[in-house]
Amino acid sequence: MGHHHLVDDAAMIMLRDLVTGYQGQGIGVPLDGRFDSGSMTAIVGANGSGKSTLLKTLAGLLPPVQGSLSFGPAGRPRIGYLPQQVEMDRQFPLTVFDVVAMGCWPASGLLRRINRAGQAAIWQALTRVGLETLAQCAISTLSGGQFQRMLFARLLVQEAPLILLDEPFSGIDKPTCGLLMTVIEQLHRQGRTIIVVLHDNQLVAQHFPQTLWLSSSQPAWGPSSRVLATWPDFAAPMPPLCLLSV
Ligand SMILES: Nc1ncnc2c1ncn2[C@@H]1O[C@H](COP(=O)(O)OP(=O)(O)OP(=O)(O)O)[C@@H](O)[C@H]1O
Repeated sequence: MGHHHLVDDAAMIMLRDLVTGYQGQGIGVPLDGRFDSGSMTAIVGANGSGKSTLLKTLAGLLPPVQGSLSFGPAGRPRIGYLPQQVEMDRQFPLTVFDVVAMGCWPASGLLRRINRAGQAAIWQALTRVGLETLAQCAISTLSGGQFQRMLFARLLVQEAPLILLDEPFSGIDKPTCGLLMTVIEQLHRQGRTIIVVLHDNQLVAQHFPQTLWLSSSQPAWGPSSRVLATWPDFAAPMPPLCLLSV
């Protein structure tokens, strides 16, 4: 009993027989396993293997088609979720500061003024990602890399215990990719649980202790070194996406 209790306390998310999908139509085989509290996991797999769909299900945006996911004793935490860039509206009339300030909403409420500590957190996050001079710019004027840095600044302000990122580096130049990776590692050191959909196997091997490989036949989930080694194609060096997109 006591042992089981300890095990459950360490789990942030438990998946039991989970099948994700749309309109009752499942993708892939059922998933069983857990994301531990404070763990950092890469989700990899072929196009269409259901990586984004799993992330949306973890975020609570889609119901499971089969099975369940459950959260640890504290229940569903606040979640910082970044969808793929293509799914975001960049024409909305907001400034960079406004978007980063949205990270304060859980604390400040929509209509209340952001207090001094909130203001300081926003400026600190903008500086962390090198956007402090663009704070008053309209978001429609940002490059793809600047836009992504802004969203990472919002994640820093948000202080969510669970962070879900869907291909955060696709189409992003190499220096920005490096900067954003250091922000992810900072969030991990702060004890947050990090789950990132990625295509770049070198980034996974270098930075992610855990890997979940989605496949239509047999998913693999565990320490990255073990999961990557069981997939010969994946272990072979490939140019990282970050390098290709410079
Ligand atoms: N809104 C939707 N409605 C119905 N089916 C969808 C929807 N979005 C995705 N799908 C389907 O679900 C399957 C998995 O898609 P998903 O985007 O999760 O895969 P992925 O592993 O993230 O792929 P990629 O690497 O190309 O981003 C695909 O067959 C896709 O066509």
